[in-house]
Amino acid sequence: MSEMESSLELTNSLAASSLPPPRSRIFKIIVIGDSGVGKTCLTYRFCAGRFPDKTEATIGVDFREKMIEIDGEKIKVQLWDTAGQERFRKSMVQHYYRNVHAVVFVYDVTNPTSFQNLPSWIEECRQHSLGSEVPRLLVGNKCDLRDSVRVSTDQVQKFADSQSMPLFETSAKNPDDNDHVEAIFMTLAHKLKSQKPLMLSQPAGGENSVQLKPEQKLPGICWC
Ligand SMILES: Nc1nc2c(ncn2[C@@H]2O[C@H](COP(=O)(O)OP(=O)(O)OP(=O)(O)O)[C@@H](O)[C@H]2O)c(=O)[nH]1
Ligand SMILES: [Mg+2]
Repeated sequence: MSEMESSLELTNSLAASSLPPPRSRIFKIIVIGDSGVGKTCLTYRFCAGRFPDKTEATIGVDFREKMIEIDGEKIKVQLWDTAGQERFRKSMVQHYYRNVHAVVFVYDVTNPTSFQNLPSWIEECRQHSLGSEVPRLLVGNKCDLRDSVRVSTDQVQKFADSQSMPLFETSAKNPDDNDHVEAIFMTLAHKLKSQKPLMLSQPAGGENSVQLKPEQKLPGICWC
C-alpha cells in the first residue's frame, strides 16, 4: 500500500469512528393503572424476559427499553413504567404524556377495583390531550391466579369495545405466558410502525422524535 493510500485509509477510519451512531426510531409507550396491578412486572417481563425477583411500588417513573426488529428495521421500544400511587406520581404526570406514542392500561383480574378505576385513567389521558390517533390497549394481568379471578372477561370485553381498545388477558408471572406478554407489546409496536412509516428519531438520550423541517417533507406522507 502506498503512503498516500494508507493515509487515506486512516482518514476514512477516523471519519467513520467520529460518525454519530446510526439512528433508530424510538416508540414511547406509557403503562398506567392502579398500584399493584403488575405494571412493573409486565414491563420487566417484556424487556428482561423474566418475572422480577422482587418489586417495590414504583416512585415517579421507571424506564425500560428493548430493541426489536420489524421488517428489518431496528426499533427501540421505550416503556415508561409509571407509579400507580397518587402520591408517587403527582410531580411526574406532565412528563409521562409528552410525545407519547401509545398507552397500555393495566388492571388486575383478581381486583375489581382496578378495573372500575380504568375510566379515571382514561380521563387522565384525555386531560393531557392525548389524541384519538394514539393507540391504546387494555391488559388484564395476573391470570395465573385462576382461583382468584374476580373480573369477568365478558364484562371487560364490553368495556374495551366501548372504548375501541383491544383487550389482552395475561400473566407477567406464568412462564407459559412469556410469548403472550411479548406479543402484546410487539402488536403495539407493529401498529405504531404501520402508523408512522417514516418518523425519525434520535439515539437514546435525545428527544423522542425529530420532525423533519417542512421543506424536507415529502408530499403524500403523514408526518404525525
Ligand atoms: N400472581 C401474580 N402476581 C403478580 C403478577 N404481576 C405482578 N404480580 C405481583 O403483584 C405485586 C405488584 O406488582 P408490581 O409490578 O410492582 O405492580 P405495579 O403496578 O408496578 O405497582 P405500582 O408501582 O405501585 O404502581 C407484586 O407482588 C408482584 O409480584 C402476575 O402476573 N401474577
Ligand atoms: Mg410499579
